[in-house]
Amino acid sequence: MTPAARVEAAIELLDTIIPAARGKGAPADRIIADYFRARRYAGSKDRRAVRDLVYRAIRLCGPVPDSGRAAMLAVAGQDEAVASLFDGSPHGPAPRAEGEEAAKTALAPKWLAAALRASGLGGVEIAALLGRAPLDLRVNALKAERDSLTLPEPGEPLPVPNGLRFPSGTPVEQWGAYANGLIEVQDLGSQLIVMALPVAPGDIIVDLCAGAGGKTLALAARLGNAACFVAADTDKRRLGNLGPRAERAGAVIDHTVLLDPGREMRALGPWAGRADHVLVDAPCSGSGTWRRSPEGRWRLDPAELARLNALQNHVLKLAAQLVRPGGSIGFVTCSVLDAEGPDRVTAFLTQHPGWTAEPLTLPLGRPRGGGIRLDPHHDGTDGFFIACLRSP
Ligand SMILES: C[S@@+](CC[C@H](N)C(=O)[O-])C[C@H]1O[C@@H](n2cnc3c(N)ncnc32)[C@H](O)[C@@H]1O
Repeated sequence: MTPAARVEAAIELLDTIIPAARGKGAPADRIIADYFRARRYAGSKDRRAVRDLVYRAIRLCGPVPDSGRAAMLAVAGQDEAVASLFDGSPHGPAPRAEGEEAAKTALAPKWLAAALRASGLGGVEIAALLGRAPLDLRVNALKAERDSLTLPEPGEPLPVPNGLRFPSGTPVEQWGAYANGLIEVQDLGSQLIVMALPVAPGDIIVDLCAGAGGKTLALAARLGNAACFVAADTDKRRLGNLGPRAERAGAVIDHTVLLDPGREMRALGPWAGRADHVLVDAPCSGSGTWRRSPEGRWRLDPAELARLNALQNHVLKLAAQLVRPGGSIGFVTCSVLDAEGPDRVTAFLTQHPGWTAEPLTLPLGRPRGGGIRLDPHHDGTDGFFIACLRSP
């Protein structure tokens, strides 16, 4: 592909990514992967270059751009080399028309920038949400030890017992250690959270929003499989990935429970009032993971945030029905917005008399509204909120 053809390909991709984000459709990563699957002629350098252009445009445009071309013109506004490729050459973008506008650049849409500032984040912290994330691994303590494991590249030890950090793009998924379940890709923030949860061997632990089991597997590794694990989720596809992942990791998940949205307690009945700990890794905006999915800013609007807040209240209410007297809930979101952290804790405590928010100890993060918040600028992790709620 010529450099101009790469710009045109990025425009084409953005023209799919923009409506997908608006309509809560496929994530940018998947759209890019599908695009190149259908274009085998593009070599690895082309793919990398196009991908890089697409993500530069997404990071640059806070408000949803009108078109891929407007977004790429915004990149051209900051990069003369890209601007010079709008020259009408074959397979490249047409020259910029007189008065043709580039998309607006900003860290986030106005309403969202205001919500981030109201959540105590300044410009530097907000900018760091859109930085580049490194690649963090968790060495699976069920199968290996960080200090004696030999990997194709040495990683930087992280302030958790089994964490290692590598540069973004390190092909860890091609390593034998990955195929054999000795390592898992997991952000330092998630690893810190799993270490902080008040769980002990012998506990009944319900992971209520288990997804494909990222945190369930880390919990099983932390406790050496010596607990009863119940992994539940409403998403059949994600939950279906847990079995093979657990097998690869040597993790024992005692019960995998598919939930019917709105009727979750029908399947969770056997654990009502019995769980020592319920992890609620709640569905959220993912504002803490924009380093990986910066188009997440385009997916969110006030109505979507309100819908997520209602869902977070709902899963917390379910969790309260599962916990035994004196047991606890770990409430986690990968968001830095108060609406998806402190405000949910306040709402829960108001509606559940006798429950308390218990202090947590983490080596990183800062206290925020009854819990702790991690963010990329201060902690070098994805953005997270975690609180521990104790039953009377
Ligand atoms: C943040 S993700 C979980 C990620 C997972 N814990 C991990 O560590 O990889 C949130 C999950 O909540 C699930 N979810 C949404 N509504 C739910 C509900 N009503 N009950 C249980 N899980 C729900 C979603 O399907 C999604 O998998």
